[in-house]
Amino acid sequence: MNKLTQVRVLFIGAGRMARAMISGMIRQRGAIDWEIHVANRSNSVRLAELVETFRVTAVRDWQTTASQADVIVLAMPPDEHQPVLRELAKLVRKDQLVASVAAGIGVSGLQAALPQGTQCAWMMPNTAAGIGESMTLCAIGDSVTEVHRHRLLEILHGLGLSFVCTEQQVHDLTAITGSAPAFAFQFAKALEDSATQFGVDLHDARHLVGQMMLGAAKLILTGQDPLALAAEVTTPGGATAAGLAVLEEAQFTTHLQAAVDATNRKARSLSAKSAEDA
Ligand SMILES: NC(=O)C1=CN([C@@H]2O[C@H](COP(=O)(O)OP(=O)(O)OC[C@H]3O[C@@H](n4cnc5c(N)ncnc54)[C@H](OP(=O)(O)O)[C@@H]3O)[C@@H](O)[C@H]2O)C=CC1
Ligand SMILES: O=C(O)[C@@H]1CCC=N1
Repeated sequence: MNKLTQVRVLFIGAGRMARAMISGMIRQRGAIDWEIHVANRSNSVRLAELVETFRVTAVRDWQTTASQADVIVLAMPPDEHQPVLRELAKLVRKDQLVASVAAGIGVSGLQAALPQGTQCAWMMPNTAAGIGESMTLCAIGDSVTEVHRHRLLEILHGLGLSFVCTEQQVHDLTAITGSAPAFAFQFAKALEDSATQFGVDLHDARHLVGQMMLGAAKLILTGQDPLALAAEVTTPGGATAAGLAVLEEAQFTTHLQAAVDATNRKARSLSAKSAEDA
């Protein structure tokens, strides 16, 4: 059996997204044996939980161990990036890859904050990364070598499916693939609540709604137009049309598009504010 390549990854930030990514990467049985180190700001309980669950190594002071990492993943909030990048700029080497998952940050933002020629990437996963089902966006910087491109793709593969695209596309699609799972979960919760009001127990209601959404998602992934799929459900003169009319009356589509715009605007403003403060 071929020996797996060992790659050391340092996560700075040990919150929800770091946890989901670590879970996805560890579940993966790819060409790389990830040696994962994790640091955060102060939450030692969180670090202990990650060590216990995933057998990763907790790092108290990331500055002292950054030089030993092959890949450094910035998984802290956008507005914490500038202070961390300032520190990292003094330490980072050209043979390391720095990847951020922060909304709004941009691969160009990373490149601007780090020494010229630093290998940088910007990933936008979602929480389904934890079960290997994320749809992750990724913009890859110009200086990234084949070695690190391969490592990046292996990380993305562990998280689920990925779309390697431009920085602008990551900005535009952040709401759609990064945040919209939260919209979908709200949708699910509303249906679940309706089911429980009819006396269905919560466990059954969750199962019914989840399977309905999975089936709908699989139909979308056949490549059919969602409106054509909706038309298949909507028997002429039947029941579904009455429900859709209520959604239309409430301007469901308009509100969803406004939610997408608000999300992307906020992502941009968080990282812009952070860069101004730098
Ligand atoms: N949650 C999601 O679905 C997604 C999140 N993202 C991005 O992931 C990033 C993290 O989000 P999320 O995991 O939800 O947030 P969390 O609040 O769950 O986690 C943030 C983590 O960052 C740490 N942290 C904060 N400041 C610093 C610092 N200066 N140095 C080191 N560590 C620090 C925190 O440590 P401590 O607890 O000790 O303060 C905590 O571990 C964000 O940039 C977000 O845009 C991207 C896609 C999806
Ligand atoms: O809420 C946030 O800011 C992050 C970005 C995408 C999903 N969660």
